[in-house]
Amino acid sequence: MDPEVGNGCVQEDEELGWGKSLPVPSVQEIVRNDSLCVPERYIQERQNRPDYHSEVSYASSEIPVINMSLLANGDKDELRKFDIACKEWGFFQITNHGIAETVIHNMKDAIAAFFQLPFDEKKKYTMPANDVQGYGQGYVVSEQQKLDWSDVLFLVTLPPSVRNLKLWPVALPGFKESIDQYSTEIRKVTEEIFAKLSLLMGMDTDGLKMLHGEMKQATRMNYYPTCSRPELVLGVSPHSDASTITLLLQDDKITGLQIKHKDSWIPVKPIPDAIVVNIGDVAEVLSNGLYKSVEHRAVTNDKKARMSVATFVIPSEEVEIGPLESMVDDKQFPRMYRNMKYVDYLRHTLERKMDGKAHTEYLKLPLDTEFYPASLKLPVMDFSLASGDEDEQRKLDGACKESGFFQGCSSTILGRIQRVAEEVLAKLSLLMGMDKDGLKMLHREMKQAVRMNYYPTCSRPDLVHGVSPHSDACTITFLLLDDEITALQIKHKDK
Ligand SMILES: O=C(O)CCC(=O)C(=O)O
Ligand SMILES: [Fe+2]
Repeated sequence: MDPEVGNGCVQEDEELGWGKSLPVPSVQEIVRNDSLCVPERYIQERQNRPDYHSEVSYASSEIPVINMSLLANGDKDELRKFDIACKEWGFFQITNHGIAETVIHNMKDAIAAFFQLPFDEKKKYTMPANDVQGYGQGYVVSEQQKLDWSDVLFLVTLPPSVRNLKLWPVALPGFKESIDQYSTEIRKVTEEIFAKLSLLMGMDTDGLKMLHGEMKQATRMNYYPTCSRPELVLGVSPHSDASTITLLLQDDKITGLQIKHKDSWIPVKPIPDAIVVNIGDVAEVLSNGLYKSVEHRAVTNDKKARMSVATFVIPSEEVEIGPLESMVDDKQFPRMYRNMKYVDYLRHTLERKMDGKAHTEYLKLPLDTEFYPASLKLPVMDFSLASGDEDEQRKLDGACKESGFFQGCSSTILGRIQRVAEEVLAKLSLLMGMDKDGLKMLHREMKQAVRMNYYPTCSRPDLVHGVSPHSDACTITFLLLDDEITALQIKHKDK
């Protein structure tokens, strides 16, 4: 068994489940008691709120639609469309998937029936303190964290041997049968999608299936009550799914899902009885980043509650996930992710709140400067020429716009940071269309704070960060680095 790393020591732990989540109130009950109430804990920070009233802010493009029957029958055009959908979108809808309408409708009815049960009935299936399965909410790890405007029933559904039926509302007529039928059908569609993905990733058709060991399905049934202030809350916070792929059944009429595409939030307009499929973190890692597990979220509305059923297809817990040999090429596609046992990755995600793409970032290997020599190419500014050399001025302008980073030389730097800062701010002021002393005046009494960092050696540098990714909360930063050790990395064009 792989080591668990915690508190600086290596331990074995067989007893851990997938994780746990703090108990939170039922949003459905909050709304039932007072339909206008939106407690503070649900009000998102301003920058995270959905841009609810401004439809124009959403790009108008729509995610690709794949005809599964064409794809399964070997249609070359559909396979090309599928490849592009996985590479450029990470999200698509499938039609002609072969799942009977009744199976889909029964599944939707079963979820609706569960959430219509009286609260006291639903409470019987509450998530235990040490589990993420059951009725409640996942990914809640602190009392301070903002909460999502939704209630969830999360169940591991396949294989049947791993079900925890104590948390299933089996007494609800048709509930178990509906899940049985739906998950069996979803498994068939998954195998079809896996076969095509396997080919595209340079494996035999059964490559992905074999690699998953005993493939599992976990199903998250989401209930989003109406919200009197939908512009302040999120139904589900931005996240990527810790699955290989996710198949989502959504309400036929209410648009709630949005995906991040080229820095815009794009709504996924429902197609009746179609299923939304997305690439999850495991497929991103296996494909060495060729297929992206795209960030998505759900918004709410003030008119009608929405339900959705997300089925996560995941490998067996013991499976080691990492880039496939066929997806790595030392020259063009260096290995981007480290290997990890799947259950360890799952636990890592479930110990944290949903947070955009933060979970897959954790699997990324430090960049190899041989492949990404960008750091060696940071522009070098000579501050002794700051008095007005035009080439230096152009270089500064380019450096600030292109990468936000540059290196400075000249002996004027040491011991004279304040003077150099004033020099740089003067040039920046001019570039920003102000007088030379514009930025200086704007700062009034300019302050400096110094942070001295000491990075001890680490026996597992592949598991830790010296400093986590961040930007600096200042106007500019001057950084004095070790002359011999390369360790600072900047994010430039997504690398
Ligand atoms: O409700 C939706 O449309 C999205 C749900 C989702 O992303 C999830 O459960 O992981
Ligand atoms: Fe999701």
